[in-house]
Amino acid sequence: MAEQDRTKLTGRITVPGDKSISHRSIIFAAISTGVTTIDNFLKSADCLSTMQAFKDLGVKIDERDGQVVVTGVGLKGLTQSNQPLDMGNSGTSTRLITGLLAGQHFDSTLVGDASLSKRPMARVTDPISQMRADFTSTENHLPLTVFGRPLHGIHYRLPVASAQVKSAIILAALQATGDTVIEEPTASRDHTERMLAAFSPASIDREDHKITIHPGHPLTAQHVTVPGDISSAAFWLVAVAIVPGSSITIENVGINQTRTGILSVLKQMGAQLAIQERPQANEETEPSADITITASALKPFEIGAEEIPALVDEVPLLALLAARADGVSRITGAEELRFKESDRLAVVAEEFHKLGIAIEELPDGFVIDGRKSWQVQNTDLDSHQDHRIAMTLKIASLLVPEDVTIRDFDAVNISYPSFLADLQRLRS
Ligand SMILES: O=C(O)C1=C[C@@H](OP(=O)(O)O)[C@@H](O)[C@H](O)C1
Ligand SMILES: C=C(OP(=O)(O)O)C(=O)O
Repeated sequence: MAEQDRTKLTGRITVPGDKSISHRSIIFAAISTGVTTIDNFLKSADCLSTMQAFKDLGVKIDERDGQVVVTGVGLKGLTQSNQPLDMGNSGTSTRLITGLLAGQHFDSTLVGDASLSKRPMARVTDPISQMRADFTSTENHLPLTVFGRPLHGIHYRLPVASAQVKSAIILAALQATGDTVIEEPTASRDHTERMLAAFSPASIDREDHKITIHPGHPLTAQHVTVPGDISSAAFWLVAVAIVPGSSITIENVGINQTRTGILSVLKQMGAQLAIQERPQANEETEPSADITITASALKPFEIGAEEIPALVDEVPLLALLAARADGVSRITGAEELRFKESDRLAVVAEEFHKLGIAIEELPDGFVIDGRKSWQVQNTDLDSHQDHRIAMTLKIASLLVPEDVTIRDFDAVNISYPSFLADLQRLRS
C-alpha cells in the first residue's frame, strides 16, 4: 500500500462542542434565574474546571439525557466557596470568573496548575481595579485572591484584542453602578456578547468595536445549543489539506466570523473548501455549517496582527500548513502566543526543527519555507503539556515515515478528549 493510502483521511465527522461557548453557557446559566439546558456541552478538562467552580460557588448543575442542566441563582445568589477554586489549566475559566467574582459580596481565591500559574493576570485585574475591585496575588499570577466589592462602570479601551479580558470586564460591569463602555482595537471572539444578548437583551448594546453594558436588568434562563468547535475542526481541516488523497466533511462546525480566520487562510492558499451553512434561529445565535475539504496544492500566505484574533489558537496549525505550501509564508503580530498554555512560538519552532521543517522564529511569529523537504532530526517530540501543540505534532507526524513519540500527549484532554478516536475513524 502506498504511504498516502495508509495515512489519508476520509469520511464524515462531528467535532465536540465549542470550548469558549461551553464555558460561557455555564457562567450565564449560573447567574440567571430559572433552569438553563445546554446541548452539546464540551466535557473536556477546561470546561469541567468551569463547571466545578460554579458547583463550589453553590450552583446546582446536573446532567440529564446528555444535556447539562443548570439551576441559576441570579447575579447575587452565588455563595462563597469553602475551598480555593481550582481553575486547572484554563485561562478562560480564570479570567472570566475573576471579572464575575470582583463584584460579589464575598472573597474568593483562585488556584491553577503550573502552566496556568505562569500566565499573566494583570490584563484583567488592571481594568477591573479601575472599577474599584480589589485583588492580591504574587506578581499578578495565581494564586489570586479576589475581594468582592461594589463596582462602578468605566470606559475602557483594550490595549490588545482579547476576548478573555473583554468578557471579564463585561461580567464585572453587569454588577456595577452605571454603564461600562469597552472598545477593542480589533474584534476578538464575541461569544460573551451574543450569549448576554440572549440571556438579557437590555443589558448590552453593540456598535462596531464598541460594547456598552447596562447593569440592573435581569438575566433569564435559556436553552443553549453549543456548535462544534472550529478550533478542534481545524486539526482535520489542516490534516486533510496536507495529506494527499484526503477528503472529509465536518458537520455542524461553529462559523462565528470572529473565529473563522483559518477558513480565510485556507481559501487564500487555494484549498478546496465547500461551506454549507445551516439555518440560524436569529442574528445573535451562533452560526454553524458543514464543511467539506479535499487535499490540493497549497500556495504560501502572509498574515499579520489584524488577522490574528480570528485564528489565535490555530497559529501552530497554520505554521504546519505553511510547511507544506509551495513557497515562503510569514505569520506576524502573534506575540500573544507567548502567553498561552506554553510559549507557542518558541515551542512550535523547537518541535518543528526536530521534524526538519524550515521555520524561523520571529519575536511575533514565524517565517516558514514550505519548499524545503523535511529531514527528521529527532523523533522524540514534546507537547510541553500544551493540548494544541500535542495535536499539531500528531497531525505533522502523519507526514513523516519515522515513528515519532509525543511526550505528555494526554494534554489533548484539555480541549479534545476524543481526538485520537476521531483520527482513527478518519483513517479507517
Ligand atoms: O475567550 C475565550 O474563550 C478565548 C480567548 C482567546 O484568548 P485571549 O482572550 O487571551 O486572546 C483564546 O486564545 C482562548 O483559547 C479562548
Ligand atoms: C489558549 C487556550 O485556552 P485558555 O486560554 O482558556 O487556557 C486554548 O485553548 O488554546
